[in-house]
Amino acid sequence: MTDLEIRDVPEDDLDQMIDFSGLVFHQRIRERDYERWRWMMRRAERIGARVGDVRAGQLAALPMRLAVPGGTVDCSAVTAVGVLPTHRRRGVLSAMIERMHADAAAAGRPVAALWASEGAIYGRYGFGLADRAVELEVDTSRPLALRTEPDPRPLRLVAPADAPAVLGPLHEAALSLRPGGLVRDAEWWTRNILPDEELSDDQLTAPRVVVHPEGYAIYRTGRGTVRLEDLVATDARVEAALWQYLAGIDLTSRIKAPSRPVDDLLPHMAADPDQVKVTGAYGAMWLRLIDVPAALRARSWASAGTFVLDVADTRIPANHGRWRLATGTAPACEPTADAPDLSLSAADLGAVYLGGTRVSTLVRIGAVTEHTPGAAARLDAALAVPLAPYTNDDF
Ligand SMILES: CC(=O)SCCNC(=O)CCNC(=O)[C@H](O)C(C)(C)COP(=O)(O)OP(=O)(O)OC[C@H]1O[C@@H](n2cnc3c(N)ncnc32)[C@H](O)[C@@H]1OP(=O)(O)O
Repeated sequence: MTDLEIRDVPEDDLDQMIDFSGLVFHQRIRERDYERWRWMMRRAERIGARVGDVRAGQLAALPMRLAVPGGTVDCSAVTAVGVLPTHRRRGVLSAMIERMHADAAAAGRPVAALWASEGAIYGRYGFGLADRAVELEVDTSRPLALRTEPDPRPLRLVAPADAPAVLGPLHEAALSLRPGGLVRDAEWWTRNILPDEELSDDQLTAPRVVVHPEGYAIYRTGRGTVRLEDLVATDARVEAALWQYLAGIDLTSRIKAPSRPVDDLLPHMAADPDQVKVTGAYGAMWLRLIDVPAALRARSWASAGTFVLDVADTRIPANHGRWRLATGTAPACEPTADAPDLSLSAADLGAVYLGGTRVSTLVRIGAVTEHTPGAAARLDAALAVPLAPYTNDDF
């Protein structure tokens, strides 16, 4: 489109961005939603697309830190993406993504992440599905019998206003055990994780917070249901104590947990597996390596090895080509002209980066080519993480 122009959206236009989101996502924006979205858009890098005098599209990128194995990396968390229904399928999104890639690279962020409204959109831009989540439902009309002895230390309820200071260190400790989460600052806790508001459509209370010395749960209640928002524990016994607390809340007969890690312990801990049902499974966060060598150097690896990866990246030319990756305690990644062990797309590299998808699986389905027998299994061993990646941050 010749008259397409990509430019920054000034802070004066935050409400126009919010209204635009309401339009493309078919949502009624309530006053309290404006407050939250203003806060989020204010801290974002805001990209707008204009066609003549029409605001045709928008994209926001939040500077965040993402937990990867062994640490955290700077990340553009992409959100509020939309194109007017009158201007769709003319390359507006593609132009905004190109600008987002350039901004992230200029800011030195090795990765970008997003939650996709539709799975078909972002693979073409080099995003791969990096983690998944499951939905659990627990029948608590009878006592929840567990095979794991709950940690007996006392639990206490904490006022949400005081929670960030108490939950922050517990959450950070959890991030070091499991990749995929975002580092939360005090505002992220207050605005995004613990908003002081009921969910009137579902008749659910504002968030409640229960804390253990080594874990916490955030939940809402209503209509006989406990809805679990977030649960973090350093080990299985602490986790058992939190689940038993939730299962024992009076005047409720079920727990609904819309987002739990794919390797959640509760289905295994339940003495009667019929009491805990996995009611859904879905793709969660998509990841894009903005700077392939920087991203590969930034994570820790479970085993040492060298691999020549032939990466196909049509959207970020600096990533395109062959890379010699040395995993192990001092990871290195340099360009090379050597013959590749594996050929893969940027999107598939994003999918395997946190260890949530196996390279061998992608070889089996024909998406990744293994030139050196055994290379996929060796890379899987290096990518392996003790706990499956999981993202429970809404952005
Ligand atoms: C992180 C987030 O915020 S996710 C939210 C994304 N936003 C929404 O879902 C809101 C409603 N939808 C929209 O606003 C728009 O349709 C968008 C943003 C999804 C796409 O914007 P467009 O400007 O139409 O995309 P654009 O024209 O650049 O498309 C580029 C390519 O992607 C394809 N594509 C775009 N959207 C979709 C889709 N929803 N499903 C399948 N393919 C798609 C196009 O067909 C095109 O393919 P091609 O290169 O082979 O021709």
